[in-house]
Amino acid sequence: MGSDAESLVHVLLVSFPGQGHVNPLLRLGKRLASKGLLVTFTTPESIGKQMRKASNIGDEPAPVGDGFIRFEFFEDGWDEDEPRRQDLDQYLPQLEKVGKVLIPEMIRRNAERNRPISCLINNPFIPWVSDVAESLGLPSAMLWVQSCACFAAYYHYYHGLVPFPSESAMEIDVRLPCMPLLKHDEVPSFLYPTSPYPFLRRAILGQYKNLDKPFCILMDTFQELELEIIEYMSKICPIKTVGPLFKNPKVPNANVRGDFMKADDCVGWLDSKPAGSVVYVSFGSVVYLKQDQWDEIAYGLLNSNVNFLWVMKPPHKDSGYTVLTLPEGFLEKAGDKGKVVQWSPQEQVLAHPAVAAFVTHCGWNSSMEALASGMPVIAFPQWGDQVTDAKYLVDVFKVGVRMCRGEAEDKLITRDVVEKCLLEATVGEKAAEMKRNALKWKAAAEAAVAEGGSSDRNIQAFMDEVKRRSVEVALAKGSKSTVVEAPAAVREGAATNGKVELDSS
Ligand SMILES: O=c1ccn([C@@H]2O[C@H](COP(=O)(O)OP(=O)(O)O)[C@@H](O)[C@H]2O)c(=O)[nH]1
Ligand SMILES: O=C(/C=C/c1ccccc1)O[C@@H]1O[C@H](CO)[C@@H](O)[C@H](O)[C@H]1O
Repeated sequence: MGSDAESLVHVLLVSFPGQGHVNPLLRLGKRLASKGLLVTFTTPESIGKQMRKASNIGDEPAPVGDGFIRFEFFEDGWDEDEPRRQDLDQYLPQLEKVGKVLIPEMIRRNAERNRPISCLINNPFIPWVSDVAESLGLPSAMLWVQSCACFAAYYHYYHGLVPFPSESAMEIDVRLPCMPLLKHDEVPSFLYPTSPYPFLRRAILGQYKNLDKPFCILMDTFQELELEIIEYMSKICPIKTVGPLFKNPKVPNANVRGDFMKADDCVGWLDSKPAGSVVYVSFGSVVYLKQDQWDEIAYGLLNSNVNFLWVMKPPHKDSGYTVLTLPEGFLEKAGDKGKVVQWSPQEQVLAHPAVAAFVTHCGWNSSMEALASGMPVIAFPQWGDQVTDAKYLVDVFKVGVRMCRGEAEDKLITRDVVEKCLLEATVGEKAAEMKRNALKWKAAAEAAVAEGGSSDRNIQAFMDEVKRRSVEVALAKGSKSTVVEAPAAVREGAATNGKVELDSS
């Protein structure tokens, strides 16, 4: 490694191996690198292998702005084809067991190679990373990869601060401070007493057991987007909002990506379509719909006569899902009006002028990418945070129409409803109003990450703190610090009180 990289403060990012977790943590890594840190990104080798195949991840540290990012993967101790990786109740304890041995080894190896690590950052589902940091006398931070509203909902549930739906009162609304009233099915659905995903409830709440350990909770949201709840929760937890992380004005085209699948080429096809004429349809990396629902969406797309780009990812071989098919003759009927791909370059798609609206499952990454790209949405949430994100996208941020309330409703959304929602979001006054609102959020997002914006100030303050702590760590370990520059004064947040003005519907 070049001596340039070795002279930089070094942070280790440890990610849960899910696409919706890797993307925001890697984006944080690029942001920190662009501002002058050496960043090592790690996740299990099973995913590392896919990332290397899909993206251009090399062995050498990649320069990003003023710093570097490099990858080092770790073995999770299971065979390549182990199906238990799909069962979080089995996989998370396994990751903890091996991670508690292999991450300290990785840290020691890096110290021996003259690049001592000064701070660990993890994302949810792997809270033991802060135990590892503590045991080695290192500071740790956590990147929360959902909205602050969801963070607050889980926090209040975990501490029993307000009543949530329970077996004896299934349909109660939930009133959380500084948040709109959430109907029973707008609460993150892992908290429903009947959730079929109790393992995901355990996984996400696991982070709250260790919440006192990280010195900072970074969030991929921005102050102007969730003003009141961020201010409220910041009085309770050391929160710093740093989003939208996918926008990095310093290095907009950093050529380091974390896709698990190579994106199909669809930009040329989009280029051939008129501005604002295409609906983009994607349900993220984990959600998988039933065949009858898929058919209704297919007919709704055809009947609406819109152009569409549809992501149809193959299911994981151990997920238990059967491969979805398209109705007979669908592609022929759609002709050049439709394109179906297995995985898309979503950031590019959402920024493309041909795209008018996004049918989304409302995962937080997709939600932030849509908002920050000025893209109206058609909300089709299924579970977890998605149902809460849908509520915010439609009722609070006012950039969307609702096509579905969530998997728990167990309702087939018919082709007529699909068609109606597609048209509502793409033609007429309501569509124009949502576009205006979306463009206001885009401008607010750009301002947040621009130099001196709320997220930029927070990331700078975080970097200064990491540098300050790295001196302490080096002194405590009795070795020479690698930090050469004194931490810049933490600029006090002249927080924009500016709420973004929205057209009301
Ligand atoms: O075809 C696709 C579908 C999704 N994504 C990316 O995958 C992530 C999905 O995260 P999200 O939180 O939206 O959903 P999850 O997959 O975690 O349910 C986002 O960053 C998307 O940009 C992508 O690049 N191409
Ligand atoms: O990434 C996941 C879940 C991964 C998983 C589930 C079950 C078995 C193995 C892996 O969830 C997504 O996380 C995003 C960030 O927290 C969230 O916004 C999306 O809604 C989830 O789908």
